[in-house]
Amino acid sequence: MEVEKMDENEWKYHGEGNQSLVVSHCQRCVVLRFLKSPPNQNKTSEEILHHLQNIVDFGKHVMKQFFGENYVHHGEIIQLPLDFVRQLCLKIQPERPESRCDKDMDTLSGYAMCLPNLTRLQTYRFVEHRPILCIEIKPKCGFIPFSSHVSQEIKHKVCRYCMHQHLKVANGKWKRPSKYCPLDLFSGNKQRMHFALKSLLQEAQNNLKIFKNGELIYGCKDDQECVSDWNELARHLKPFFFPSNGLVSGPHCTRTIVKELIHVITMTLLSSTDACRAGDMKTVPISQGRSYCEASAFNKELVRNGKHKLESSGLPKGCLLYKTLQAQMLDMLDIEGLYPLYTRVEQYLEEFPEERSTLQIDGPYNEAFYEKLLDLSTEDDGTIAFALTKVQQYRIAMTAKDCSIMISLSPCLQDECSEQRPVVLASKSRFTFSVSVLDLDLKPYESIPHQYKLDGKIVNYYLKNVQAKDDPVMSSLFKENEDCTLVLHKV
Ligand SMILES: O=P(O)(O)O[C@@H]1[C@@H](OP(=O)(O)O)[C@H](OP(=O)(O)O)[C@H](O)[C@H](OP(=O)(O)O)[C@H]1OP(=O)(O)O
Ligand SMILES: Nc1ncnc2c1ncn2[C@@H]1O[C@H](COP(=O)(O)OP(=O)(O)OP(=O)(O)O)[C@@H](O)[C@H]1O
Repeated sequence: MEVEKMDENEWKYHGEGNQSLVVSHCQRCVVLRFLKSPPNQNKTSEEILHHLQNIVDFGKHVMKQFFGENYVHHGEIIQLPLDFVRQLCLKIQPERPESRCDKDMDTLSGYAMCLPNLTRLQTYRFVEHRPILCIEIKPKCGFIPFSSHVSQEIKHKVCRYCMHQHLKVANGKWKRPSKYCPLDLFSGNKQRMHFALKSLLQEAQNNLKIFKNGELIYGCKDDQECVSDWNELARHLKPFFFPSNGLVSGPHCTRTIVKELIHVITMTLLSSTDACRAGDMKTVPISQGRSYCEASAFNKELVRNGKHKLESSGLPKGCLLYKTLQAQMLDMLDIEGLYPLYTRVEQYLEEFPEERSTLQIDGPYNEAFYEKLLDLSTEDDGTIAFALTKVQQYRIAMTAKDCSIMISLSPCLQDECSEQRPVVLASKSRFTFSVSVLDLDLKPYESIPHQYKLDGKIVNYYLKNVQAKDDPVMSSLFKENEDCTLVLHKV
């Protein structure tokens, strides 16, 4: 990219999360990703550069090993003219959702990440100009903690996402709870995956977005403003799934198209399009812990129908969901088992602050950092080394619990298929596709106390307001202790 010739008019607002803001090029398949920070908490240019370097290194040397070369796009750092960045910031400001404006895009350093635009990226290494559909899913944590450190039985039965939904609705983050349960999506069972994806389509929250030719056509722009009209979605999708015949419009047509979409997403999620170095590294047998969540609407429906056995077909080992789950399962001790180890590291650092860099708490995220993550022992020998390994593995797990999966689909004809390109079939069309993972920024060491507190809040809210209502004994117990708001974790 010729940075001297950067023109803000060639770029447009694309999206943002809590940590970064993304703009896309109007013609080319690239995006720029800028860091964000709260107003008046600007970092120096050196700090921004260091942060971005860490993100790139972490993607390149660590996450590629876990997920595989083709799934991860680590991008590169680019230095931009400050004038361009300032103009760009002014230009995109009106497009930004209000709920994200508590943080400002970094306009002082001039540094950003340059990445392929995954919503427009054609199947790997092919540059083409044909319509493209892209589905972004933030699947969240796909397993129930199996750690013996868990102090509340409910955490062994109901997954964090389903419990957290109640707190989010109570806090006003979302208007309605979602029926999506990550354990259904990660089950590998097509029926359960279908239910999970349908639930995402019903209540997308920040877990689902659909783009057509790089433009958001479905999902939440803002926490308040959600596009969730299935008829409108079907209108967009019809040329992709029924290219030649005129399926009559109406509710039946809409349902058929949504079903086709769900089928295609399921097949791409179960496909294996890459191998990776950590491929054989079994963090934890997937069979450990419960494979379903008691709060899942799918599970409840089965129980209502007198069926008590929930199928979990298991995920194919090479697929991105499997790899994501394996990385998530590096959280072997649960935050309750991890927190005392974090405290041990903290105490050590208080005594020996100069050791912080040797311990690679803030990077560099290189080969040596990756190698240290491979020790999966859970036997605590009381050392700093053990505590640190578990803390770093937990950070990786948290990152994998918050990443997003991008599936891009471009229609192809039967005679266009080649062995290099994976293909997924729908009833009346076929697509070449690629699957990628994004937002793989390592969660900061400093966020661990927050995680610990949040875990307590989520569980406590659920016990007090949801489970207690289903259980009269619990309900009266809470009524007697209305001010009891803390879940005590054993340390
Ligand atoms: O803690 P969670 O599970 O609510 O996840 C946070 C996300 O909320 P979600 O539940 O997905 O709506 C949250 O997403 P939103 O900003 O709410 O869209 C962030 O991804 C946050 O990451 P970070 O701390 O800013 O790096 C996420 O925080 P981390 O816990 O991953 O640090
Ligand atoms: N390479 C990319 N190609 C296309 N779109 C992208 C790309 N990277 C990010 N995006 C879009 O920008 C949005 C925000 O990016 P990202 O998830 O990295 O932000 P974040 O602030 O790190 O998120 P979080 O809130 O989870 O911390 C994504 O949800 C996605 O829609």
